[in-house]
Amino acid sequence: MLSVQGLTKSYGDLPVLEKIDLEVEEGAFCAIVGASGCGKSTFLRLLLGQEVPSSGEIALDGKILPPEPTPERGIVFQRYSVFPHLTARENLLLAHDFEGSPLLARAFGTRRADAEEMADALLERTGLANARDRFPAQLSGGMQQRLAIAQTLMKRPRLLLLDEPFGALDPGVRLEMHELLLELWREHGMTIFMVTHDLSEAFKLGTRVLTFDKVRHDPQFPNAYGATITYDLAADGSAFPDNLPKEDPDAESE
Ligand SMILES: Nc1ncnc2c1ncn2[C@@H]1O[C@H](COP(=O)(O)OP(=O)(O)OP(=O)(O)O)[C@@H](O)[C@H]1O
Repeated sequence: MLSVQGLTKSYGDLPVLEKIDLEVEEGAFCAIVGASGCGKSTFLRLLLGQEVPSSGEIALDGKILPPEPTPERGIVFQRYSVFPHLTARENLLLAHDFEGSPLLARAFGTRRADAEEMADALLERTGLANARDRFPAQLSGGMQQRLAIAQTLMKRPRLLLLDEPFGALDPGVRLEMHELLLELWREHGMTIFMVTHDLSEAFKLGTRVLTFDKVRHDPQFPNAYGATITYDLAADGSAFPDNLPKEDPDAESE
């Protein structure tokens, strides 16, 4: 579905990403891990169309991605993805309005009714039905992230990009969000790229774990080279530490 070839990105004379090649099948869940500053978010922005490659290309279904965001690609950031001056429900309706007509920015008639029905279904699905008329500041961190995900799903994206979506949440809330995300991923049949700093989260959620790192280092000039994908590991949740065989305290040591 998605094909990345020779993708390189530099900002001025700072190389960030170097010669990334990647083929991703429809419905994959790619978790992206790597050191801070190695270009993970830049890679997501390239997939979104917010950034243009310095060289190389990204193709969706064999067609080069246009250099601007389109409804088939949606992104959720760690924070502040939602509009603070709109209620939860208005946030979802605005997402739909922008998709339909960015200039007019308002849907009417049947399209409006469809949007309202979809917004209410998503609010219900993400456990926000009772909070539909509340503003983001009146929601917990977990609820705000559920709203951000629901807002992105309003556009029915085929490609969902998540940039550390659960990084600011408490561990218990994170676990709930994992369940919700896995359910939504299966229900909507999306292809997901998710940046995370949490390895266990990457292996638990991802069908593939992509690690970004530099293969070339110059100790004199640490910024001389960019990062690429150094490992592309198959994951099915079985490598998640919770699923590993527990050590048996009664077992005899050799
Ligand atoms: N618009 C920009 N202009 C110039 N440099 C940029 C720009 N965006 C990112 N960079 C630089 O590119 C490098 C990679 O940044 P990026 O945010 O992609 O890394 P990251 O792996 O997502 O980091 P983190 O894990 O800390 O979020 C950094 O050195 C950053 O300073």
